[in-house]
Amino acid sequence: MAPSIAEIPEKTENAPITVPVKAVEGSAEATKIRRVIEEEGGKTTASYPNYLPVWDHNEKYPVLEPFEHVEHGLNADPTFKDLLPSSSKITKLTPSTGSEVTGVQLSKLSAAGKDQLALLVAQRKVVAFRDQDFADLPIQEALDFGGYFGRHHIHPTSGNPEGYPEIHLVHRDGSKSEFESFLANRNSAVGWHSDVTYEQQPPGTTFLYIFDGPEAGGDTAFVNQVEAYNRLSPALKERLHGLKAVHSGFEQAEGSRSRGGVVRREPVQTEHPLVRTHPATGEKALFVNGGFTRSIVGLRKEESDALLGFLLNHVGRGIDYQVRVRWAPKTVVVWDNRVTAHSAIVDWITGERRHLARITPQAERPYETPYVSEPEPKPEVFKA
Ligand SMILES: O=C(O)CCC(=O)C(=O)O
Ligand SMILES: [Fe+2]
Repeated sequence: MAPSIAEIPEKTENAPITVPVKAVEGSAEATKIRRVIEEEGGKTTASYPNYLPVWDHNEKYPVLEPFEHVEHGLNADPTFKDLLPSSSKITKLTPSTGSEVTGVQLSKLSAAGKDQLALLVAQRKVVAFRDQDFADLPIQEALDFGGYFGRHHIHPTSGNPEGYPEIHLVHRDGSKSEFESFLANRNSAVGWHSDVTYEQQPPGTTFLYIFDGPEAGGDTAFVNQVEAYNRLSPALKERLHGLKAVHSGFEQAEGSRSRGGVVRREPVQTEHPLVRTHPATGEKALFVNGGFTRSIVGLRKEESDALLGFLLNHVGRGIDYQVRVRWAPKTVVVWDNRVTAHSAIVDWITGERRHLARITPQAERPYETPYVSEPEPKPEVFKA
């Protein structure tokens, strides 16, 4: 039998590289992995060098064409019987937002199980699945799984494993302390955003899986934008309906260009409703995020800045409708980008590697349904 890539000799005193992907020595994939390892000076300590990022400056993609999104959560069985067998365990992380599941292997789900996954994630907003084999699958198999949920988004600026532009990588190699690199000019690294909302059809059910992370820290925070909408007064909710906001990809592209990075697709900006409806749950969510939402259409600059500022502050400070997911090896976090925003928490100072991959299926063009008036909840009367 041909030797596998896992047998590429390690050039340093570090522990041997284990490459769980079955790339056969001499194959194109093995050659790429070897090159990526060599680019790290031949001494990578990455647990999954096959997922180390490359940036190809020659890669260019045309503007994205519209496509018809199939909402798999829509007719899914709400008992979740094909997703959550009795041997599995699901635990709420907070009452409104986030769950954790053990005893389920995502890669083995049937079509019915995947439909129920889309619905569960739409309801809970973010679900952490522990003990997954996802990172150990050939990359194409992971992509085939994610492709069930929508058309893969190819990120315009982020690194990807060579040959797999549909994978977005998060990678800090730990060579610099985060305080030197990321926090040099900032008080906090928190950056709430939903992914690539400048696209006409931004992502829905989204997957992030981990290869390496710090012993403590490097969690990911999520905010429930349905709950953020629900907390607003009926008067403000009503006013927000019908408004649209501009989401821009220009700053991201500029930022990448100024760092000598790639811009694989020319940036776009798109108007989306400020309140969007989720196609599977019918829930309404605030659809603004600090990463990409720039202004509110039809308002003067000061008005737009004030209203957007209020909404972003409301989202960012609502720890009572946020959740923080702690990573562990073999965790896959699935969230619904339509009804959440998230932020990496860059809080570790130890110089450890943090390396994750995202699969980002696009969903429908955001749409809104009319405001429905509800009675104001009565303030609770506390008795002495
Ligand atoms: O690094 C993280 O925790 C989140 C990164 C992120 O924003 C993403 O992958 O979409
Ligand atoms: Fe993100």
